[in-house]
Amino acid sequence: MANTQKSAALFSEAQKYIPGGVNSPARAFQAVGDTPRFIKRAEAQYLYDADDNKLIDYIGSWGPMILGNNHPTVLKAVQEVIRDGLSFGAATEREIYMAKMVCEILPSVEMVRMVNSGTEATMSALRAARGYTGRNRIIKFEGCYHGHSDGLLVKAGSGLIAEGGTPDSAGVTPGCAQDTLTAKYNDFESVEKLFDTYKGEIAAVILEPVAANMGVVPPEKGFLEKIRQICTDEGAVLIFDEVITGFRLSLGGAQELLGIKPDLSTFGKIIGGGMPVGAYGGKKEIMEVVAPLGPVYQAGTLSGNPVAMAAGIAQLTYLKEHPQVYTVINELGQRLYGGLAEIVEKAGVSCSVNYIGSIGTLYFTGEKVRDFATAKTADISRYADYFKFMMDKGSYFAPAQFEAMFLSSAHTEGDIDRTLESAAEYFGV
Ligand SMILES: Cc1ncc(COP(=O)(O)O)c(C=O)c1O
Ligand SMILES: N[C@H](C=O)CCC(=O)O
Repeated sequence: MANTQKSAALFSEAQKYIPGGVNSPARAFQAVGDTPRFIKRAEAQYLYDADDNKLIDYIGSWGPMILGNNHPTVLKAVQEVIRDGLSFGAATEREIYMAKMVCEILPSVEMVRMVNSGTEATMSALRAARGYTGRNRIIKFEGCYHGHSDGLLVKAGSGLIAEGGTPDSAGVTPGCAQDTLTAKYNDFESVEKLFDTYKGEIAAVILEPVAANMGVVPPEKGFLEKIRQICTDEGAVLIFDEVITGFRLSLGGAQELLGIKPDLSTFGKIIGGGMPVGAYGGKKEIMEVVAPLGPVYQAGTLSGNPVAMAAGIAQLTYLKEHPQVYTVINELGQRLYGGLAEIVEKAGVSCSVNYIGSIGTLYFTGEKVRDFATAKTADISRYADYFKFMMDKGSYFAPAQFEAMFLSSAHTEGDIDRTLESAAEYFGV
């Protein structure tokens, strides 16, 4: 068994001062009944914990580290920019460069506003959509997670699918959530029904074009196309939350890969290179409602922060100049997730694997996972057992069944094979 004494001691200390000992519930390991590892250093595809255990990192900070941890290009950009000051609360040239690059990469984005997190990005995009349409109601999908703003904590995925926990957060007033309608992922009829019932009242439909917060659930053929069409027909704003998929499924994200143009998009994670960043952008006529140009207020002391911009620009520029990154991570994805699928099939266990490119989830259910209901058929205690075994063998997987695993271009076939050997040992094949 790996020695985790220091992590355990740090966790005890942390719990005295930080709720649950962590600054975000998803990293608490509560969903797998374990003690979180405290990380002291990360390099390329590895994490090093407080007890000096070396772990193959299949989380990548929940997505941002597409080039691996501490990538020299990103690191150099940060080291250079900090000499000039950490924050000015004033406009900088780098923000133009970032905005221009995002608009060039994504044809659907004509204007973009930088914020500090994915939560801010989705919250602000919805406000802009409401300001633009003059309507109040929005549709989100069961099991999709868009951060922790009040109106979006309704049937949300990620840390909210806490077994035994509340599906919706306490502290959210009914008033905040009353305009949030929920539809079923991969079920267009459920969307159509809401549009029928609330004719002329829907400001926006927000979804993860590839869901990754109830584990990974790709959209079925025609699902996104039909949603695009109904939004156009009904005058609702289609928002793709690409906080995970943006710049990961392809340089132009899920919208490029799947060939669908949303009206607004939200980004986070990769766009900040590991710094706290989010962004929302899209059609000019919608973005022009945002202050100071229009009546929709949205602001941020640290928005467009020079250090965050430098890290994000460096990472996006690298991705733009090295398209082979996508070939590498997708091939690694095929090797890892395809390999896991072969192992569970050989073992004859009730498991299924969903993946697309470099993100994937092994579900402990024999059902084909296509929505929130089928995802929730997974046996979380079996996942917890598997997670602990894999962690002990040095593979840092998602510490919850309903999350994605992430690959980077720093991973090697050797890493994947080592992980697959551990999985094969676990499943006894
Ligand atoms: C799809 C999606 N949207 C929004 C968010 C919220 O981003 P953040 O955690 O940066 O607030 C996340 C992740 O947390 C996410 O996965
Ligand atoms: N599922 C979340 C991100 O995509 C997990 C990250 C967090 O909330 O800390």
